[in-house]
Amino acid sequence: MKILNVDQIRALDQSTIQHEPIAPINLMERAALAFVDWFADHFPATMTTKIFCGLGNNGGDGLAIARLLLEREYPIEIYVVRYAPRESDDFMHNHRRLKLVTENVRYIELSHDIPAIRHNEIVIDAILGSGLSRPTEGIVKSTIEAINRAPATVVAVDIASGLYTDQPNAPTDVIIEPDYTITFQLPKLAFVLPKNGRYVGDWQIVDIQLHKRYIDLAPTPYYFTQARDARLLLHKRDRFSNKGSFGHALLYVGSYGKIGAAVLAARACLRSGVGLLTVQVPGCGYNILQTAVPEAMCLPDKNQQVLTGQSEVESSDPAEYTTVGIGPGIGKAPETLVMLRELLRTLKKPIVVDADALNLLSENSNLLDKLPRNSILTPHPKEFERLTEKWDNDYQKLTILREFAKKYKVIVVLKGAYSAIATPDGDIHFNSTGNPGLSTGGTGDVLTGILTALLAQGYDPIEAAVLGVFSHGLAGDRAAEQRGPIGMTASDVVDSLRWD
Ligand SMILES: NC(=O)C1=CN([C@@H]2O[C@H](COP(=O)(O)OP(=O)(O)OC[C@H]3O[C@@H](n4cnc5c(N)ncnc54)[C@H](O)[C@@H]3O)[C@@H](O)[C@H]2O)[C@H](O)CC1
Ligand SMILES: [K+]
Repeated sequence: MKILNVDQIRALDQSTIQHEPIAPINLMERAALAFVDWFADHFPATMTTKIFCGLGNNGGDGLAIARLLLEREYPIEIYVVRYAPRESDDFMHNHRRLKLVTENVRYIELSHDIPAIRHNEIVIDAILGSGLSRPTEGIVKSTIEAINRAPATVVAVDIASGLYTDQPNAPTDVIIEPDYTITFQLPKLAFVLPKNGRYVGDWQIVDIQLHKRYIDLAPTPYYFTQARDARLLLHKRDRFSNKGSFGHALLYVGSYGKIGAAVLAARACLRSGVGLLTVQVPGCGYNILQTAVPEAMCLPDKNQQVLTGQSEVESSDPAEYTTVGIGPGIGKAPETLVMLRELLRTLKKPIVVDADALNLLSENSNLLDKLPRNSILTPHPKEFERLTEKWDNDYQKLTILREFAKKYKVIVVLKGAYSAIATPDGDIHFNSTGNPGLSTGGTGDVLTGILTALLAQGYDPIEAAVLGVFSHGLAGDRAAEQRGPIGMTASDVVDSLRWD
């Protein structure tokens, strides 16, 4: 699913009005109805609901929502924040319609007009929407502050008032802190950026049938991966396939004290459909790995503690494998750096690079140029910062991320809530699955195993990254359902992987 910018959202509105065709006021009615349907599913008509409306179209939505909720017999109190002399046409239209059914519209011009809000009430925020063009001030700001101070449940219409849709807010900006945001048709870029968490709350998209062809043709670098997008990427298995059809992966993982990382990556790789798996671990990991993961072949490194790439058993030529995953638990020993350097010198196929392999790259940045094209790097924000530079805000981080992926022609999975996957063409795919339970040791090793398995099976590397990250998050969501987000472990994530 695409994420469009504010100008495109406005044009989409117009395109819908022209092509459907539909009168603007009816489109607003459709949006209000979609909101009210969601609202009525979540809150009983016994709860006092205060609606705060601005003077633009977001406020117009609010007035229409108020009328529709009155029809459903919700006890509604309607407040219009009168911060400017002019209202939008559709606001005025809805104001007239509302006046036909109630006299009870109050106006907030000064602070003392702001009502007290109690804890068992609901607030609907329809003050400002995607038309925000400057920081909130005056009575708008005071109203937002009062709503944020109140103990009530807050639901934002389309986007929290004061939050920019696709540009950074200043730290001093006053913005609604909603429990829920119900947004129209498309996700907004602001919703997937970590610093905005408290200005978004739980967010959901409601469909208002905006012009589909406009959306299909609109150029954008930003995508949001939902279940139906991920499902389209999944390869079907041929009845006559054999283990040779799904590749032979090689994992370079583990060091003394971190063989668990090797076990987790190997198990995840096997649970993600790889045909054959060989795992190279330091000598000390041989018995552990053979016992914990009998399905994998094991190449013990001649070094007992760290990986050097030299094996006790036979010399392994990484080029003979379909793909390679490297990093989980490997440490940063000089011998391991030599191994990584040699690997990058000889390998031309896309590989998966994680954890300490990334830290070795940041300490030896001349190696970045040597990464095979379309390799997948999986840093968390700290690792990515070490590879690049510090950023001032999430938008700048996205720019740095895109530039990095383009410059080195690699795919970067920046891990976190809504993991951002940057491609060499400059696109970013935000992931929709996952939960805070994934913030526990070993889940990154699991992701490396998954991605390595997908590359081994011949997935296009961008598709492997998008699908792998989605499935990893989904497994995390299943593990959280079973164990709860606090009790779940990386092993639970492996056990929760499913590919159907
Ligand atoms: N595109 C859609 O899918 C649909 C959107 N709808 C709703 O319309 C709003 C956007 O409406 P718009 O009138 O463009 O903007 P706002 O209501 O957000 O703002 C009104 C107006 O206020 C001025 N303004 C900007 N910043 C400030 C500020 N800080 N303080 C005071 N005033 C400010 C500026 O002039 C704005 O134009 C969208 O969010 C949806 O809720 C449709 O109803 C359905 C289709
Ligand atoms: K709003």
